[in-house]
This record gives sequence, C-alpha cells and structure tokens, in this order.
Amino acid sequence: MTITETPPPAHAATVGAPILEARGVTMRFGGLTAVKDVDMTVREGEIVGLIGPNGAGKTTFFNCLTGLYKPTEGVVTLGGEVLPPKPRAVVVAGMARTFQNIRLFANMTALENVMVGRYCRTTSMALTSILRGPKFRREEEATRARAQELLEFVGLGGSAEHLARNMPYGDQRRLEIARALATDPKLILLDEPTAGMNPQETKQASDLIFRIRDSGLAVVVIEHDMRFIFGLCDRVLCLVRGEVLVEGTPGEVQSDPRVIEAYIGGGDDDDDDEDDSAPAGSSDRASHSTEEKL
Ligand SMILES: Nc1ncnc2c1ncn2[C@@H]1O[C@H](COP(=O)(O)OP(=O)(O)OP(=O)(O)O)[C@@H](O)[C@H]1O
Repeated sequence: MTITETPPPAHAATVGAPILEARGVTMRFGGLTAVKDVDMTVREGEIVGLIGPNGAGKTTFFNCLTGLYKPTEGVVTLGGEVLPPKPRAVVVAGMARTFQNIRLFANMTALENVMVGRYCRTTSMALTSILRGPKFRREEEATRARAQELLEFVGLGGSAEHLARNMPYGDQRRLEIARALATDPKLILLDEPTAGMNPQETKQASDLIFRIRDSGLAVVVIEHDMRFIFGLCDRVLCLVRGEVLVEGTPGEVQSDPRVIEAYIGGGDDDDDDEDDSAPAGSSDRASHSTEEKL
C-alpha cells in the first residue's frame, strides 16, 4: 500500500459557500440498499474525493446527484435550489459529469462532441436551426469557438477534427471532460477520470483538475487510485456498503485504520479480474479493480 506516501495537495486558495448539498440520500434497488443516508456538502473552489471499495455505492450516489436515478429518499440542492431528478434539468442547473465508461459520440469529431455539450446553453429554436438563419449562424460560430477553446484548455487543441473513436484512451477521457465543461457547470463530477491511464496521463489529469478548480468550479472525483486522490483533494469521503465511513482531510482519511481495513476487507464485489492486456482505447480499461494502486 502506498497511501501513506502521498504528496500534500495544492489546496484551493479560497473555499467559498456551499454549492452542492446532498442530505439523507438513500437509493434502494429492491432489497439492496446501495446508498444509505449519505450527506455531502461541496463548497465553491473545493475538490472533494469519493473513495470506497468496489460496490460501495459511489457511482450510484453520482447517479442520484445527477438525476439519472431518483433517490428513494433524500434531497439534493445546487446553489440552494432543489434539483429535480432529471439529467437535463441538472445540467441546465449547473452540474456536469463524466462517466466511468467513456460515453462519447464515437463517430463524431472531438470538436463536434464538445459542441454537443454546448447546445444546452444555446437558444436557437428548431425552426431557426432548420432555416439556418443569421441568429443560428452566429450561435453556431460562437459554439464552435467555445468548443475549440475548451479543447485547447484540456490539451486537445490539435485534435479538433479527429474522430472520437480513433483518439487514444487518455485523450478520450479529456474529451469527455471538455464536453462536460461546455455545459458551463458550476460543479463537475468525474467518475474514475484516471481509470486505465498510465502514470504520465494520470499526472496530466491531476494538473487538468487543478486548472478546472482554479477556473472557478467545484469538483467531485470518484477514484480508486489513492495516491491520485490524496494528492488532489481538499476533503475525502470514504463510502463503504453505501454509507459514509469516514470524512476528512486526505491526511485524516489515509491514516484512519477503518479505511485501510475497508480496502483490505474488500467491498461487496470481489471482482478482481482487471485485464491489463485490454487494448488502448478500450473502455474496458476503466476496470473496477485497481487495488494494486492502493
Ligand atoms: N441499477 C442497479 N440495479 C441493481 N443494483 C445496482 C444497480 N446499480 C448498482 N447496483 C448495486 O449497487 C451497489 C453499488 O454499486 P456502485 O456501482 O454504485 O458501486 P461503486 O462504489 O461505484 O463500485 P465500483 O468502484 O466498482 O464502480 C452494488 O452492489 C451494485 O451491484
């Protein structure tokens, strides 16, 4: 285990008011309680980590926050407003996310993928778009320019015309982040942003997340790579069997014997069949089991 050897994180200069508040979030699937009474507050300018063994409920919790699931119980607010459990409404309210298994439009270019993210902020109506009138053309031009700017921000400025499906795996992950940023979020949720990445790509991902935070966004990150998470986050929550086991600074969490025990004991899912031989560009590299990184 390397979790005691992480460098101190570059903390936010200022952590502001609460932006996201989840209270008593519970998600049951039949007899299984995947998330149980979870509270989480994320403040402006903060990077918060969500860790926990396989099957702990991290992605289910993200799905509850982003409207993919309607929580069985609990409430989620963004900027003080209660979020309806509808993904589009959540994006419009200012929360964007990426997925554990990359979900790009494979046959579209990188630029087009980012432009799609931007459309939730454009106002051209269907008829204007069909007629391609001046308002549509102006908006389309602005959307294209913003998309290019975001590609440059994530380090993909030279890949605008590349088809998403032909891009290297690490670039696809960065492209997903650019598409999420195109929605102009106040908060971004990243589900295993370094899964399947090599150490150099992981370092680049960490630098990118700091730059996202420095641009004024709050960030919540799910990760299995402890070195990455403890070097990145201001605060970390450890979920085990759907419940918050420990919450604290990286120093507090990484030295808590309950966290170490939770990982050594394993989660609900003993699936440790990570396939290191998975080809570059395969979403299968976003494997669940990354215990060797602990
Ligand atoms: N749609 C669903 N229907 C039924 N059970 C589900 C569903 N989604 C998740 N689960 C179960 O809920 C539990 C939590 O799963 P979840 O994927 O949220 O865990 P996780 O912490 O994200 O795991 P990992 O780190 O492996 O991605 C697991 O037991 C899982 O099998």
